Amino acid sequence: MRAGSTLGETPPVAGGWREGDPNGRRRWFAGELPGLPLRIAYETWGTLNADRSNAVLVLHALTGDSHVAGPAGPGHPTPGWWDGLVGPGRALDPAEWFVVAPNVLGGCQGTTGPWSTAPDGRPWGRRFPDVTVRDQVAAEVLLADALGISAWAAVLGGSMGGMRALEWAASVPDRVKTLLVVAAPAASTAEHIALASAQLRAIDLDPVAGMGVARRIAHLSYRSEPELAERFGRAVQPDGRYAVESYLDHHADKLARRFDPESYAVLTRAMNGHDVGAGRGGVRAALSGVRARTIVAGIDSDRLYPVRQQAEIAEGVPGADLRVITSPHGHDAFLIEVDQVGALVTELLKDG
Ligand SMILES: CC(=O)SCCNC(=O)CCNC(=O)[C@H](O)C(C)(C)COP(=O)(O)OP(=O)(O)OC[C@H]1O[C@@H](n2cnc3c(N)ncnc32)[C@H](O)[C@@H]1OP(=O)(O)O
Ligand SMILES: N[C@@H](CCO)C(=O)O
Repeated sequence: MRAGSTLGETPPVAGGWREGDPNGRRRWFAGELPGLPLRIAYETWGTLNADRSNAVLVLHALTGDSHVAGPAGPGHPTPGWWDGLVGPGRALDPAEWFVVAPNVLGGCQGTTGPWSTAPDGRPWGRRFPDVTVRDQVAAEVLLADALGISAWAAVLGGSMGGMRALEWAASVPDRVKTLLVVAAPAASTAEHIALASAQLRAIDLDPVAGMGVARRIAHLSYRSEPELAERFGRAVQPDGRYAVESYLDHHADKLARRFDPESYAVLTRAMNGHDVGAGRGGVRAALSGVRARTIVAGIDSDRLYPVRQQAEIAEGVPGADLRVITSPHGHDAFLIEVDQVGALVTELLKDG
C-alpha cells in the first residue's frame, strides 16, 4: 500500500490513552489506523487555553523525536533538537503556547514502528507496513482529535518534519492556521530517491553496519562542501584516517547507539514516497488547496533540499512567503541556526 495510502479504506478509528512516563513529560496516545493499531509518544509544553486556540504542532526530522526541548533523559537520547525555540521568552513560550511534539509513525522513540509488537505478539521487524508521510499525518490527526485540537495555531517542521507539516496543510487545510516548512520539498526528487536507495541497500545487506554506511552518505548530504573543506581539508589523523572520514565514522557510531535500522529504513522509504500532489491532481493542485498563512524557508547552503525546492512550494501556496536562512552548514542548518528559525516562528505566530 503506497502512493498516498492511508493503509486501509475505512476511516481512522480514534483510540484511547495509555499511561504516561512517570519520570518525564512524555505521554502516549493509543489509536488505530485502518489495519494498523498504533501508539504515539508525544511531549507537550505549556497549557491548552480554554478556546483551544494556542496549540502548536512541532514535527521532527528523520532521526529526531518528541524531545524538542530540554536535556537528554529517559526515552530521549539527545538533548532537545529545537531547544532554543521553546522556553520562557523564546519563540514558543510555554506561558503563551501549548506545544505538542509527537514521535513519528514508524519511528523508534516511543511511537509504533518496526521495533513494536505486532498484533500477533511478535515484533513487527521487517513486516512493518510501508507507511507513507500521509499515513504519518493521519496518525497525528488522531492525536490532535484526542487532544481536542480542531485547528493548530501553527504547524512547524524541518526536513522530514517539513514534509509532514506540508502534508498536514494539504490533507486537512482547515486544521492548520499557519504553516512553517523548512528545508523540505513538495515531492522527493530523483536525486533524493537515489541517495536514499543507496542507503536502503546498505541496510538491506546488513542492518547495523548498513545503517552506519547510510548515515555517512546522509550526513554528507546534510553538510555543505565548503564547510567540509574549511573544517577538515585534507587533514589526516594520527590513526591514519582522514579527519573527515573520522567525523563521518563518529556520526555513524553515534546514530547506531540511538536508532533502529529498520525504523531508519521505514522512514527513509516514507520520505522517498513523499509527494504532496499524489492523488490530488499533482503538486500545483495540492499546493493551491493550502489555506494556512505560510512561510517556506530554505537554507542557502542546503545541497539536499536546495532553496529552489522551497521556492516551488512558496509559488504554489496562495500568499506564501519564501525566506532564506543563511548558513555555511548546509541542510543541518535547520537544527543549528535556531535564532533564524525562531524569528520565522515569531513572525508566523504574530500573523496567525
Ligand atoms: C530534528 C531532528 O530531527 S534531528 C535530531 C538531532 N539530530 C542529530 O543528532 C543528528 C546528528 N547530529 C548532527 O547532525 C549535528 O551534530 C547537529 C546538526 C545536531 C549539530 O551540528 P554541529 O553542532 O555542527 O555538530 P557537528 O556536525 O560538527 O558534529 C560534532 C561532533 O563531531 C565530532 N567531531 C568533529 N570532528 C571530528 C573528527 N575529525 N573525528 C571524529 N569526531 C569529530 C565532535 O567531537 C562532536 O561530537 P559530539 O556530537 O559527540 O559531541
Ligand atoms: N540531522 C537530521 C537531518 C535529517 O534532516 C536528522 O538526523 O534528522
